[in-house]
Amino acid sequence: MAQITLSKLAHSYFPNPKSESEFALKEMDHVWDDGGAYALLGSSGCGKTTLLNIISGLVRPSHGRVLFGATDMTDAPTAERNIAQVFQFPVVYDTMTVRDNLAFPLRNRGKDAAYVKARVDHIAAMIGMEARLNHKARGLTADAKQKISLGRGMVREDVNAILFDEPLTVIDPHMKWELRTQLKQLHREFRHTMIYVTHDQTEALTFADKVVVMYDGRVVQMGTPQDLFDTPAHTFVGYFIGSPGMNLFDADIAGSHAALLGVQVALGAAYGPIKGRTQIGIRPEFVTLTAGQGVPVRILRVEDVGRHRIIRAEAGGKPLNIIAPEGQPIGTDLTHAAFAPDRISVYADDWRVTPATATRKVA
Ligand SMILES: Nc1ncnc2c1ncn2[C@@H]1O[C@H](COP(=O)(O)OP(=O)(O)OP(=O)(O)O)[C@@H](O)[C@H]1O
Repeated sequence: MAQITLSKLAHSYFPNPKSESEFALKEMDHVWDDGGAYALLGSSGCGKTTLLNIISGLVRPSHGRVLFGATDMTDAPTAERNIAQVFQFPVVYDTMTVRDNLAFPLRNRGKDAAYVKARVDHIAAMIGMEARLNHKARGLTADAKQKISLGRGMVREDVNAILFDEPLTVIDPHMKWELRTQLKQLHREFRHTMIYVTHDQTEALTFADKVVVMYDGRVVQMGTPQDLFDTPAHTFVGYFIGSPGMNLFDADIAGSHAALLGVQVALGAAYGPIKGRTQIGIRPEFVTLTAGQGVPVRILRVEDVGRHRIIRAEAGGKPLNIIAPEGQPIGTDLTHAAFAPDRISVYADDWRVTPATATRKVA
């Protein structure tokens, strides 16, 4: 297993890129810890697969280097990297049995028969295929074949990393949850470095210790699920993580207050001068409806989603979502919204601004 370092890494699929927009990956420097469980999250086309394929060696980066530990692997072929990769759609040998498919990576590396059997039985139990070990893969459903692909990706104990590229797309919803739990379990047991690509935040947040959020060819934040919730480093993280995502408003900041819709909104910290487009962000969980305190709002509708309610409102013509406890009456006197000062983030050109001084302790 190895720590993976991306050093000044960038990639363009164009032979002579002329502008930044021609780069699928913009320059990045990142270290992926040995044994970490990472989820790579972002919307379609942001560069997740490109990054994964660069790590596994399927794509050679046009700029920068990839290191495993201290060894430069930029030009090493896939086979030398000792990486297992599971793709979105099943890759199985139809004419082989399930057992032979799972055993393939081990036999290929000359492991002895007793070890192969024990390991295959263990993995088969994990993916729920024990009863079908002697069946040919041909004729199995796409779902079952994908479980074999997952199993084959996990069967070797000696890999540097296991990469999963949206592996549960073809798996039915109930099994998805179960397999995700199994992957997590496997990670705890073997501490392989795992990188799991998805555009589904639930999948990312349940699988990973660290979530890596990509936007437009950049890693905009690498942090724990809690970090992404508490202090989104970029407005995209605020908006993309959370259900609903963070509310964002253009505002003028002066010291420890933001001027928003003619109201002075208290911030949990003081800020120095800010350049660029200035926004404040507040998660729906930290907005409270009031009878006059805060910014004026208009309630559009209330959605009951079980444990709480989502209030869809607008403030100054912009959408504002509020999460309210179940059972709390929403009377016509509730005409304003107050923001918890400690929970407000300030953004300049979409990047979070570090406060000059904290005026209150963040809980
Ligand atoms: N082989 C290729 N040749 C040219 N452009 C490519 C190639 N593969 C990807 N791209 C482009 O690079 C950008 C990043 O694509 P990539 O597949 O890495 O994104 P992604 O985040 O994995 O998307 P998705 O979730 O849809 O799979 C996109 O603009 C895509 O069109």
